[in-house]
Amino acid sequence: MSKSKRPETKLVPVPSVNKIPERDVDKSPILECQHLGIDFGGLTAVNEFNMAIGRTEIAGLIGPNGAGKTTVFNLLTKVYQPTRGTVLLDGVDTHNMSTAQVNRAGIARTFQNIRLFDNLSVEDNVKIGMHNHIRYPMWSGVFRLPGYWKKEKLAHESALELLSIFDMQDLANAKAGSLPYGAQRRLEIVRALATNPSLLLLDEPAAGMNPSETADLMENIVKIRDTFNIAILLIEHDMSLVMGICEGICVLNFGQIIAKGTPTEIQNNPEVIKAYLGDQKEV
Ligand SMILES: Nc1ncnc2c1ncn2[C@@H]1O[C@H](COP(=O)(O)OP(=O)(O)OP(=O)(O)O)[C@@H](O)[C@H]1O
Repeated sequence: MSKSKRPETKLVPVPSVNKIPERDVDKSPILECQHLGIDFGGLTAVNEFNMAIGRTEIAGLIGPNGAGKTTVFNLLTKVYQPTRGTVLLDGVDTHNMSTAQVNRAGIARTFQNIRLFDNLSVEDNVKIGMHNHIRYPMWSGVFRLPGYWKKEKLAHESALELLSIFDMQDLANAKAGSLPYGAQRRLEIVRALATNPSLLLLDEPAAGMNPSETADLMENIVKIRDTFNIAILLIEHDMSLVMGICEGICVLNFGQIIAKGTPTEIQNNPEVIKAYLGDQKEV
């Protein structure tokens, strides 16, 4: 999707219908960002980004277009190395880790633009996510030794189990590229989960979904958190989703955090309202 076609966030009342009941969230931080920042030439895209996410928290990162949200994801996943500041994952400094290393350390992500292997099966796309933790020696695969088949069976069973989160197990043999758009976005989440993360980053998971798909997605994000006991940080322009399932929300504007709080606090924060509304009179 091109930048110009990206959706814009509109503030909406905190929905009551789909609101997930409060639950005990493990607030001990799995992720801590301290004074994180990055400059691109003369442009400071993110600055003084300080945020902690509890290990079973669902958190939201919102802000107007160009605020720096995806850049934060790129910093967390080491697509970019920060110009300044620190990212601690479960207390470990990720400084100088590569994208692959930080993924093995426990951060997985999905992308704004779907990045699946279209010509591979749904199941194979999920298995690709497992390569970090299901391994066998090369010769075991070449000569199809018993160890290979054991690992293959395990990978097959795990893939189907993960796909069943979204009720997609019957699509295991379909080509990923043949799936409808919403199913492809769900498959991306399953593939990210297959890497066994402690922190899952979702970049606009509801983009392009219809309201009923979005409502299902909300339930499933909560189910994923509850089943795997992991933290989830999501960027989303659909405020019904953000306000419905996030326990904590961080608002970025021009690369700076302008507010942090619960959905209700964020909705009533004058700075947030100003950032979204600008000179407009109505939401
Ligand atoms: N590699 C890069 N080189 C130069 N500038 C960049 C780079 N990546 C991001 N930027 C700039 O950083 C700023 C933040 O961009 P970013 O994509 O993070 O915003 P965003 O909040 O994710 O926006 P959107 O909601 O539209 O996706 C923008 O001004 C963007 O042009």
